[in-house]
Amino acid sequence: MNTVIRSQLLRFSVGRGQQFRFSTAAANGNDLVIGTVDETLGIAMLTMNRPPANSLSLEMNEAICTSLKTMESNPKIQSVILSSSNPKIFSAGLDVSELVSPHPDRLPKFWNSLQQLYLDLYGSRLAVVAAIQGHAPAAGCFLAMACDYRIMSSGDIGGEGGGDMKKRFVPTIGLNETQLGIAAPPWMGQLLVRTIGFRQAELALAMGTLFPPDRALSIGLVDAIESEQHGAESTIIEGLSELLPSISKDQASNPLMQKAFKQATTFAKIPPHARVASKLVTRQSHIHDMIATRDEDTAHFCGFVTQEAVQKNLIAYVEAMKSKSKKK
Ligand SMILES: CC/C=C\C/C=C\CCC/C=C/CC(=O)SCCNC(=O)CCNC(=O)[C@H](O)C(C)(C)COP(=O)(O)OP(=O)(O)OC[C@H]1O[C@@H](n2cnc3c(N)ncnc32)[C@H](O)[C@@H]1OP(=O)(O)O
Repeated sequence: MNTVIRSQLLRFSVGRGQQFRFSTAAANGNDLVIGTVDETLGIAMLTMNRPPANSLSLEMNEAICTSLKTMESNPKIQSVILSSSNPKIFSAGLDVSELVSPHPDRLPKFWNSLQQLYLDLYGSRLAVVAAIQGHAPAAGCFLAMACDYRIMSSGDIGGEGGGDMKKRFVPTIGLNETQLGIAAPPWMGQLLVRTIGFRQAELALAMGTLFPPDRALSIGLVDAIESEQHGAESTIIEGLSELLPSISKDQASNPLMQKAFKQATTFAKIPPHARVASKLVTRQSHIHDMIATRDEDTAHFCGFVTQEAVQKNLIAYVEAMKSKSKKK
């Protein structure tokens, strides 16, 4: 028998056997993230589900943190796959509507929720595997970098247009803020430095480079790339289908999801205390630095974003984004 426990933020549905599912609901009742947990395997899946682009609003940041904390509080869980319900967008980064003409009370709360997301994800006791099926610009790239392992789609998914004129879908990843007339916050830029090294990061930040999968792999921004050509049904691996939320069931034969699942399984088998201790060796001092400079960082962000010139740039950027989307 299924039991459903409801609270203001979390909805848990206790399903068959050892598997638990939960959704975190937004104010409008939609599930911003969907979580599934398999205690036998020690693996969870956190699927971002904020159409159209999984952009990070205040509520979305909080929903990811709440889900992650819930998974962490289960001692049987050792690893989690971070994925998207949108096959072409992992996350489009910050919800730009949070930045344009912001409410003075909401803006610092929004930034605090992003800082908290960094602290919770980067410092999680769980090993987090990012399954990057689609684009991951700006804070979408940050999300991936805060994980422990990144697998990106090679982009040969279906295509658009049909026939010989088939257009390849090529996802990209990177901190492209300078292209938008803003700068990545220092802690986000430093995360890029730690991921791909000083010189590559210095160049990528200055140029606002968005890397296609093969380039992302060659500079170490992602750890693996994988085709998304769905395999035959016989290649379905046990356990993955049950872990996928109902909206993503068709992903069970997707090699990228399978690779993420295998990596999460590998992480889950490593002695947890040793794995967590070694994660702290490389990450703890950066987490402490962020905590120490958090208020200063918030003040800097709010001051920067509310500048007239920055607002002008952002308004023009959002208008261009909307008219591009209308033309489709
Ligand atoms: C010294 C300075 C110190 C400190 C400064 C401090 C702080 C400054 C802040 C710095 C931090 C910035 C981090 C960020 O993340 S900024 C946001 C950056 N993100 C983007 O620019 C991405 C924009 N989106 C895209 O490029 C494309 O949408 C994408 C490649 C992701 C997908 O392309 P596709 O063609 O598939 O879809 P679209 O038609 O473009 O979009 C579909 C719908 O989604 C909406 N959308 C897309 N991105 C966003 C977003 N980031 N926020 C809100 N909404 C978004 C888009 O408008 C379409 O919506 P509809 O029109 O269909 O409703």
